[in-house]
Amino acid sequence: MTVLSKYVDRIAEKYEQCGLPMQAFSYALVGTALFALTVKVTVPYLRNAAQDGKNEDGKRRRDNKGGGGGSLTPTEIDEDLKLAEAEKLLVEQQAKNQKLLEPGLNREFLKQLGMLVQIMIPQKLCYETGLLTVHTLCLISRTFLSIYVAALEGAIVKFIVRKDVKQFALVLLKWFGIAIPATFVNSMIRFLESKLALAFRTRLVRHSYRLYFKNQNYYRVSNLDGRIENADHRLTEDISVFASSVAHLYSSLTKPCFDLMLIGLALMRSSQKMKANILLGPALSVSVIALTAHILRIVSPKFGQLVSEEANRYGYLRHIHSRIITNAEEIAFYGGHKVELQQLRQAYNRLVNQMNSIFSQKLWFIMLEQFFMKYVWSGTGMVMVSLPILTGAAVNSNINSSSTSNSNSNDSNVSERTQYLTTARNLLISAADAIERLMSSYKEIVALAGYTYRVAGMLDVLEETAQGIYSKATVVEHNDEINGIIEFRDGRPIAKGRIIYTDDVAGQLSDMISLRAVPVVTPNCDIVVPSLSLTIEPGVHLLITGPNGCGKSSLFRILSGLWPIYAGELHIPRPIENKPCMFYIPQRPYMSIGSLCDQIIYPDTREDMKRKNITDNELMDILKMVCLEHIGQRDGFNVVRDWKDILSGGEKQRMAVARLFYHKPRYALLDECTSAVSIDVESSIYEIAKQMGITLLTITHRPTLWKFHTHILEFDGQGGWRFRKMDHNEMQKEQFIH
Ligand SMILES: Nc1ncnc2c1ncn2[C@@H]1O[C@H](COP(=O)(O)OP(=O)(O)OP(=O)(O)O)[C@@H](O)[C@H]1O
Repeated sequence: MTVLSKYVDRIAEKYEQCGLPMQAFSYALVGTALFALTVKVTVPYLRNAAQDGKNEDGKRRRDNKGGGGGSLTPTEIDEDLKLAEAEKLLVEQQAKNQKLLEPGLNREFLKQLGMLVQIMIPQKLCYETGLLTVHTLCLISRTFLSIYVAALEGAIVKFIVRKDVKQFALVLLKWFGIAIPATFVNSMIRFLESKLALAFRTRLVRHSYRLYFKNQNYYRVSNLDGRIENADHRLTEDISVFASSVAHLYSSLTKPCFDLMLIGLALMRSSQKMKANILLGPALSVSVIALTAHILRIVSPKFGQLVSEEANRYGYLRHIHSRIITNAEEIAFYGGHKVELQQLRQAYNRLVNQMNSIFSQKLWFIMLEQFFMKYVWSGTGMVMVSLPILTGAAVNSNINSSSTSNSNSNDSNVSERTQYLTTARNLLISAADAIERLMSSYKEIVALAGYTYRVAGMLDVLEETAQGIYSKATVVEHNDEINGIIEFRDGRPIAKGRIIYTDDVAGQLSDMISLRAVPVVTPNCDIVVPSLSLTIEPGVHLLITGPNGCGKSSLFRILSGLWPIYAGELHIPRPIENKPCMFYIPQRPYMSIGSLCDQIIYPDTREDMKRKNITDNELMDILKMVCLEHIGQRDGFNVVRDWKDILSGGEKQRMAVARLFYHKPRYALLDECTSAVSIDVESSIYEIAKQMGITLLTITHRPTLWKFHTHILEFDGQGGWRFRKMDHNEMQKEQFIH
C-alpha cells in the first residue's frame, strides 16, 4: 500500500509539473476506481440478461422447429433440447432448495444450535463443562497478562526516557519473567480448544451413530427418504467441522469480550490519571465501531448459505468417488471410465465454481473490512489516545505552570506522558485486535450457521425416519388418495397399515406369517401390487415367481419391515434377541470386515457365538454342508481377510447359506441366493435347510428348485397374483425339463 501511494504521489507530482493540477489527478483516480467498481457490479447482471436472451432465443428456435423456420441441424436441436431439459431440472431443484429454510443468522439457527449444544453438553456437571471452565479461566488470565505486559512496556519506555538504568533493568527482568506464564497460557488456550472440539465431536458422533442405527435408519435414510444425499459426509466431515467451529467460536467470542471489558477499564483508569474526560474516548470509539459494524453487516455476503452449498457439492464429489471404488470391477469390465471421469469432473467443477464464487465475494468484503479495521479504527485510536493529552487538565496545568516550574519536573511530566502513550497504544492495539476478532467472528458465526443447518438437519431427518416419517420426491401426483390405497397428508404418504406380532393375538405364540390386504408400494409411491393376502405357516415352503420388477423382492422388504405398510395388516412372529425369526439372503451377499468365523456368524459377534456354545468344529461342519471346508482348512477361522475380493461369486453365495445354517431361523427369505451355485450343491443345500426345519420362501427362476416347495405365489407383473398349493406334477417340474 505504502509503495503504491508513493508511486501515485510521484506520478501526481510529475503531472503537476506538466501543468495538470494535483486535484484533477485525484479526481481522475477516484473516477477510474468508481468506474471499475460499477463494471464489477453490473457485468454479472448484463451477462445474466444476455444468457436469458440466449435461452429465449433457443426456445424460440425450438418452437420454430415445427414450422421449419430454424436453421439448426437436428443434432444441434437435440443438444439444445437436452441442455434446456437439464437446466430446467437444475432450476427446479434450486427453487425447491430455496424454498427450504436458508441457513443464516436467524431464530431457526439459534434453535438448532441450542438443540446441538444440549447434545454436546448434556449436564451442568460433565467433562465438557469442566473443560469449558478451565478454558474460560485461561482466557481471563490471558487478558490480565496482556494488560500487565502493556503496563510493563509503558514503564520500560518511561525509564528509558528518564535514563534510569537500574529501574529499566528491573522492569525488563519482570517483563521476561511474565513471558513464561503468558506463553504457557497461550499454548494452553489452543490445547483446550482442540480438546473441547474433540469432546463436542465425540458427543455428537455418539448421538448421531445411535440414531443412524436405530430402526434400520441407515437403510431408510438412503432408500426411503430423499432429504439426505450423503449421510456419510454429514456423519464425518460436517460434524467434525461443526464441533471445531463451535469450540473456536467460544474462544474467539469470549476472549475479545473479556479483552474489551478489561482493556476499556484500564484505558479509563489511565485517562483518569491524566485528569482527562474518561467518557469522550470510549464514546467516540463505540460510535465508530457500531457504525462500521452495521455497514459490514449490511454488505456481508450470505456466507452460511455459500458454505452449506459448498459442503453439499463436496459431499457429492466424495459420493461419486466412493461409487467408483465400490463398483470398480463392473466399471472396468464395461470400460465405463469415460462416463465416470466425466461425472467426476462435473462434480469437481461444480465444487470449484462454488469456491470461486465464495472467493470473489470474499475479495470485496475483506477489502472493506480491512479498510475499516486497519485505517478507520487506527485513526479513531489515535484520536482516543491523544484526547487525554490534548484535553487533559494535567497538560493545561503543565503549560500554564511551565514558566515557573523547573526543568526536572518537566522531564518527569514528559516521561509520564510517554509512559501513558506507550501503555495506551499497546492496550489500544490489543483492543483493536479484539474487535477485529469479534467482527471476523461474525463471518464464522454465519459459516457455523451453514454447518449447524447440515448437522441439525441430519439429526431431524434421522429422528423422523426412525419414526417412519419420510419425505421423498415421488413421481406420482399427490392426489389425496391413489386408487384408495395410499393416503397423503401434507404431501407425505401415511403408512396406515399395521404390523401385528402373532403372540399379541390371544396371548398365544404362533409362528404364522400372514398378510391381509397389504399393498406392495415402492418408496416412490408406485403401487406394484394393490392388495396381497396370504398365510404362510411353518412347513409351507413357498416358491415366488413372476417377471422382473413384479414385486418379488419388495414382498421380502415388507416382511422384513424395511418398507412401510400403507394399508392392511401384517402378522409376523415377534423377533427374539439372538434367535432371528426370518433370515434374508440376497443374490449379492454382503461380506463383513473380519475373519472367516465372522463371516459365518454374521450378524452375531464372537461373544454371541460363545454364549450359544458353538465351537469351531461346528463351524467346520457348517462349511462342509455348503462345500466350503477347503477355505476353512486353508485360511483357518481367525485370519482377517478381504472376503469380498477373495471369494468367488458362487463361494460368497455359499458363505451366505452357511450363515443360514448357523442361525437356523424359522423362515428363510431366499432371493435368488443360489443363482451362481452349481445345481448339485444347490439341491443339497435346500435338502439340508428343510431337514433343519427351516421354512423356505424362495424367489428363483430355476425350475430345479421347484421340488423343494409346497406352495407357489405367482405375480403377473400387472399387479395381479395367485397363491396356491403346488400339484404333484409341478413339484416334479425338473424331471419334465430334463
Ligand atoms: N428403493 C426403491 N425405490 C423405488 N422403487 C423401487 C425400489 N426398489 C425397487 N423398486 C421398484 O419396485 C418394483 C419392484 O421391484 P422388485 O425389486 O420387487 O422386483 P423383483 O420382482 O424382485 O424383480 P427381479 O426379478 O428383477 O429381481 C420395480 O419396479 C422397482 O423399480
